[in-house]
Amino acid sequence: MATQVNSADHGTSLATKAIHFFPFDLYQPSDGRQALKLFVVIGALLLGIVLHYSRRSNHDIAIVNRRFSWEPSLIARLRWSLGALSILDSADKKARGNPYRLDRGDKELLVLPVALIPELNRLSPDILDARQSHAFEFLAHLTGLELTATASYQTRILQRRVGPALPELFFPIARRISRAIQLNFPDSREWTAIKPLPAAVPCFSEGMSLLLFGAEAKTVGSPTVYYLTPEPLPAILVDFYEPSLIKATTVFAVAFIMRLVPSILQRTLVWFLPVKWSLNRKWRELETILTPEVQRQRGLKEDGKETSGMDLLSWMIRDATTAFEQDASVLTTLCGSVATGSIFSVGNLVCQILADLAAHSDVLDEVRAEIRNKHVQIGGRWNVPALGSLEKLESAMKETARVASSPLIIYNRVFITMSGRERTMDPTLYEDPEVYKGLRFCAPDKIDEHRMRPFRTVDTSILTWGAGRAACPGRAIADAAAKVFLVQILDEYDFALVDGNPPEPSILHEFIFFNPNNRMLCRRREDSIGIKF
Ligand code: HEM
Repeated sequence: MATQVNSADHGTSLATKAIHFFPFDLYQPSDGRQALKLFVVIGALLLGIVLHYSRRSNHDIAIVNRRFSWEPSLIARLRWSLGALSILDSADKKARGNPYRLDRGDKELLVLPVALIPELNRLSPDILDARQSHAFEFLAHLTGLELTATASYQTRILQRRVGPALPELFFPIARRISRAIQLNFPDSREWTAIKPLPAAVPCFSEGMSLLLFGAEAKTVGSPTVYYLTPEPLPAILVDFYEPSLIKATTVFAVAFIMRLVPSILQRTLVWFLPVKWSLNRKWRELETILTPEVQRQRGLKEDGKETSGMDLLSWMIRDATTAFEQDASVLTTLCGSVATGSIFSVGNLVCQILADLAAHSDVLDEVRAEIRNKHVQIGGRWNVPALGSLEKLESAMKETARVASSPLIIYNRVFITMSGRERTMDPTLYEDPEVYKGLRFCAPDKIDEHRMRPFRTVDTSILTWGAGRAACPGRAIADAAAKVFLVQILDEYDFALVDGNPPEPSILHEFIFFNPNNRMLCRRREDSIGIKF
């Protein structure tokens, strides 16, 4: 009893002190004890509620990548950055199709089963905000992509304008890719070691710069920036692309490095990265290049004249209804963001496909034979439907996308996500899911489904393009560009592995990517039938 009194007295004095901290004079001596009781009761109630819910959620939904409740988030962050694949694989195995919580160190996500996608797609885009989530993953506040957290103008125009114009855009883009292959791959019949990624990226940058900025852009800024020359790339696009941690001056480098750092330190520490200074310079360069073209097109619009470019920039200016939508700086960021994502993704995918084919020469031979037969059948007149009819090539593309599915988590929507490998490694969907079988989709029992679901479609069994409203709006473009590249290069070149070792994909955070330093052997084939676009 004495103890109770003492502790009550002690409590009173603490409460008194606490109450005196308030800016207002809440302490009234006559009601002191009652105020204290109320204070304690409310405090206990709140504590009980918090404990109840935290316990309940801990028990109901398991958490992964947190060893104990007070583990510093930095540890989870670092563990995720290097071990995302094994964390997800073991979590998927344990969860057996149930939701689980993932502590990524930078935030906690609810990992939902992929089967819920149709239900979730019915929710409003405000609830399932993909843009905020993508901006968060790529540290938009540090990489100059802040606008992409809220602006969807570029995606809308890609979907409504640029995508449907693909038949018109196809030939100029294909010709650029085709010509860039000649310039970037060795002209030798001897086996030559190459770094496939730095060789392939210029090919897609060539094609994508036409798609994003148009042929007209060739006449603005420094002509060498846009002209097709032995160094044909807009420097900005090349630099944005490189994912290498050490030497790249890219959005990815800044994002990948700074994601290792606690959020509170990021805004300060980023200035110690030379790659960040370089990135800022590159953004300014792109703006300098684009501004005269934006002004030219805006001038024409104001004079009531229509521009005719089918590229993203031209469509954005033509369709703009507000000053914001045709502001040069806004357009630089929005078009630059698309350049960053598109070139990286296509280059990454085709290099992984080449590596898989080089490691499986039986698949490579069949894919090559299919391409050549088709070439003869169509009299060399390649177009989008002809590319789409290459079932073996499609199968090889799907299989690489399945096995090295990047990012590892998909359908990222602020608080929720899904594990792509829950599907791509599901043995009930794919026999021996860990094994690469390039022609698995052409098996007699799979071929009908394969034909119904071409690679460019959103397929919740592979999830290459994400899913729902925010699924990749550039997938048809990516699919066509990758096929143009593969059809020509597989006819012209042989590929082999250096010392017989397949290049291992690199994994950082949730991203799987083809390391720019990976090497492969290639040589010109004597029996090339000369496919060109
Ligand atoms: C192999 C190449 C590509 C892959 C694997 C890929 C994959 C993806 C994925 C997984 C998403 C996120 C979808 C989601 O959150 O559900 C995405 C978004 C996006 N992609 Fe692609 N993509 C590729 C090429 C391209 C190309 C060529 C373009 C443009 C020409 C493009 C433009 C975009 C844009 C603008 C978004 C953001 C959409 C939004 O937030 O609403 N992508 N892509």
